[in-house]
Amino acid sequence: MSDLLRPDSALDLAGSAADLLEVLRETPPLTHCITNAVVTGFTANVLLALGAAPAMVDIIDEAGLFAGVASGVLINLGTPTPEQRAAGAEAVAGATASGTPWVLDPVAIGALPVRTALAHELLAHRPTAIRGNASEILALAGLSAGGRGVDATDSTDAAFEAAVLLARRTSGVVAVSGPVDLVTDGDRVLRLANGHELLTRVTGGGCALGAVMAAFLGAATATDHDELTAVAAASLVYTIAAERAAAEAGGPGSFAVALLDALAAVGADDVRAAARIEAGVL
Ligand SMILES: Nc1ncnc2c1ncn2[C@@H]1O[C@H](COP(=O)(O)OP(=O)(O)O)[C@@H](O)[C@H]1O
Ligand SMILES: Cc1ncsc1CCOP(=O)(O)O
Ligand SMILES: [Mg+2]
Repeated sequence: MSDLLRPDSALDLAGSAADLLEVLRETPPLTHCITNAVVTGFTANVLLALGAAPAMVDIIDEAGLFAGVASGVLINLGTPTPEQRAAGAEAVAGATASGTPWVLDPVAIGALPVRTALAHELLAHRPTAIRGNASEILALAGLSAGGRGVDATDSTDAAFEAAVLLARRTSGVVAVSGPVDLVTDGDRVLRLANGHELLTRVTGGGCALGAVMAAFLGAATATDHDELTAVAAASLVYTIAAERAAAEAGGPGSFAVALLDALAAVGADDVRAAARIEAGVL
């Protein structure tokens, strides 16, 4: 990254994220999720708490048509059964035909052959956004063999070039999660420093974030905000809520519950006040 943008561009982004949170709650975006068996309930609760409208439509002959009417779609490869794999392909076709934004979360790709091949097939259809941890983003770019199961073994900074490469290849947005989140559209780079380690101590911390990105992308379609802003807004709102939840929680169990309460309670002013952003151009 070079040429840090003037400091008020970070303030602009915090303001845009705050605006988008309000738009999302007014809309609310119908968020179509094809996601894994581990996190389905948690993901739906995260979306509901935030103010979005989740629907887990992951069967053949429904996923395509539903993606056409949804506001945003998530394709998460965590437990990709044969039916989900076919439903995912249908959903991508439906989303592409109708212009619905869609998010790819390539969970645990690298060493596992079925999901890795599927992720590369889906990549060719140019997701609006890709969300993964650093090892997943490196593996999707063909630069590593992935992490350890669903967990990253690489730092966010190590995935910087992979993220830029994927963003340029797809003309989309790539979000790399970790202690500091990195979001890029291939021209601009954002580093978002909010969050809490407890997000890694409950299952679905990353997967639910992908669904939140689909919801924010859906909300943003009726606004002037671009996809980079929508994806960053999702990350900011989610991680700021996590910080507030962690302040109340005694451990992972109470954190998971507190996160839902915090997602419902977090407001536009909280986002403006708490966002920690570094913005730059490539
Ligand atoms: N050490 C950390 N400190 C603060 N926030 C973190 C940390 N690690 C991950 N996060 C946050 O947790 C969420 C999930 O990220 P991550 O654990 O990288 O995803 P995944 O579950 O897909 O591996 C993101 O919002 C990220 O910002
Ligand atoms: C544990 C596990 N196994 C397959 S999918 C999954 C959930 C992963 O969730 P996250 O990527 O959000 O940690
Ligand atoms: Mg993940």
